[in-house]
Amino acid sequence: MHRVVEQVTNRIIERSKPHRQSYLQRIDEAKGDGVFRNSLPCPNLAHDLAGCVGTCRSSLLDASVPNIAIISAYTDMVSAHQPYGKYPEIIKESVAKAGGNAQFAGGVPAMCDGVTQGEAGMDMSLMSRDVIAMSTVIGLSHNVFDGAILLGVCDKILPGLLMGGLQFGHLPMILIPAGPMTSGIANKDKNTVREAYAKGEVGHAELLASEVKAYHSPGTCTFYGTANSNQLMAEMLGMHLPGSSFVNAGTKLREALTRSAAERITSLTHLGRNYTPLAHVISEKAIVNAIVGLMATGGSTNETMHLVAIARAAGIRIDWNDFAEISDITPLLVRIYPNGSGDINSFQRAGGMALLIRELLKGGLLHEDVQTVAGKGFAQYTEAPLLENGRTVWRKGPEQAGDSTVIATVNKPFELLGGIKVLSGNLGRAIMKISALADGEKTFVEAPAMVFNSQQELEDAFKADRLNRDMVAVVRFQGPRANGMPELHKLITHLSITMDRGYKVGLVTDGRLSGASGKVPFAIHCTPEAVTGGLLNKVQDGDIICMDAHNSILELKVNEEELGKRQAFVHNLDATRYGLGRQVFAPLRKNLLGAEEGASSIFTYRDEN
Ligand SMILES: O=C(O)[C@H](O)[C@@H](O)[C@H](O)[C@H](O)COP(=O)(O)O
Repeated sequence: MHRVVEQVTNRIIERSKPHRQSYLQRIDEAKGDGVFRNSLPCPNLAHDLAGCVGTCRSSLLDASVPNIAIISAYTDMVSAHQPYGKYPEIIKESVAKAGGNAQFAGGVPAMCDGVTQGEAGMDMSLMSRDVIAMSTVIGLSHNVFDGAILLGVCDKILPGLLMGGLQFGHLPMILIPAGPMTSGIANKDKNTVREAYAKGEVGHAELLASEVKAYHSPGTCTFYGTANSNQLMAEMLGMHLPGSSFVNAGTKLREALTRSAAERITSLTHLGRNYTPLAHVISEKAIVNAIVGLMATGGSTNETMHLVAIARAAGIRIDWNDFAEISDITPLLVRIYPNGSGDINSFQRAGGMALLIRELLKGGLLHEDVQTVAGKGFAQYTEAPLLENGRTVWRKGPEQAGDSTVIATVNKPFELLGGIKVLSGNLGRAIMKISALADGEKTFVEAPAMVFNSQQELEDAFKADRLNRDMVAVVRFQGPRANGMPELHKLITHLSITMDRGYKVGLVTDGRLSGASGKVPFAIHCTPEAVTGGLLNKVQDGDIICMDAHNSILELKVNEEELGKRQAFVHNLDATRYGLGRQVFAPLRKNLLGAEEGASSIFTYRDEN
């Protein structure tokens, strides 16, 4: 085992001890005897039975039959989730075959960040994760379930499902993905058309024609953004059956995997001999495995908040130093967009999760001795699923990449470092993604600041040709408490064009970026955010800012005396706090923790979890 992985793991265990212990104690207390529904008074149980059709009633009256909850984020609005429409029937059938009963316990909301990118809806996107966590809790709160299946793929949804699910960590749970769509036009080509449109070289019709070729059918988007990073993370956590993450939507193998997962969860309840509560799967070691996987692949920067929040829901405390130290010793093994030209389907063809995990285990970078939904030990995740006689079977996975430009070996990685760097300095702490920067030089930017208080201001400056210069764009008042921390992905097009014109360009913001961003050097999630007193609120146009990934520095080069004289800039946020329903999120927004603490509101009830 790599010494640093071991050290970071031990540090996490030590730091988490009181929280983890009390979490596990509560889980133990919640375990119960026999089927949970039997603890309900008769009238209450009758209410549960009233909705039964088919064999459901007789099953629920049999005290030996486990009842499995289905929590689903099905919606037609999110292409990755559209296939979930058909899942409940498949799951009910498969759980019944395995001797259990499944009930659809609740739907959770699901927002498409692609639809809302750069629009007002995006201001609610991160907060929707907390709503999803709370909705998951409500679904499970009927307390008639012995296990649960979580259906969710995309950005805030999968993290929210886990955060909610972990409040019921005494139940076994499994995540079932819906799979990626097949590849449309390449993500790079899609961006070329976007840039041409921004420069006025092509019109709306050409732009739309290109976009619909990229986003063309049900399934997860093909780039390695947050949704696919979530899938990788879930598999590294041991929450998927081996190799389920990236099997295309709508295929026979996809359906067989769904059936296998439904059967599997039925066998993991406290009523059987393989009791595997969620709380034991999401362990300190599993969290470290997930960090390693994300760093080795250049995963979405959003996971530096989501994983913190998921861990915290399990009583485990991680911070960005854990990410930084692991990133520094984890070789980059995968190159797919935005870190390369292939996509998630290229990754799957090149050997996918089985090969990646094989390499990481070989390098001593993963904990093998973890509990997973597939059983004990992570080595089984080097196997890949196949279809045989209509059923899933697992066979030894590939030992070599089908395409060595997509998956590298630990002995000859693409880069010696993993995906991110954590920058620190007088501006606070921030995340920089280095895996997608075209050449090493871009990891250092020192240039005069151009300050913007919204994405729109930056777009206006671009349109007025004011961006044509070396600069560090400061886009502030975009943090959790300001406006819910939207992704600022749209402005990447303008900054990319400026960079391609030969100017030195960087971005510093307390907001987020899409997992699909990466071309422009950025320091994001800057904490503390401007609205809670971060130094970002004193930056002025022309101040020199230094972003230096090599030395992990984020520095506003203005002396203390001058800064002492400056008044913090106050920005009126009304425009981003009202309209399209954003006003009802005020109580939640007010309680969001900082980015490094997971930017969630659900942990403020007491400082124990
Ligand atoms: O974090 C993410 O991965 C994004 O939020 C992603 O879910 C969103 O759909 C992008 O906006 C699409 O990326 P493009 O706009 O580059 O196609």
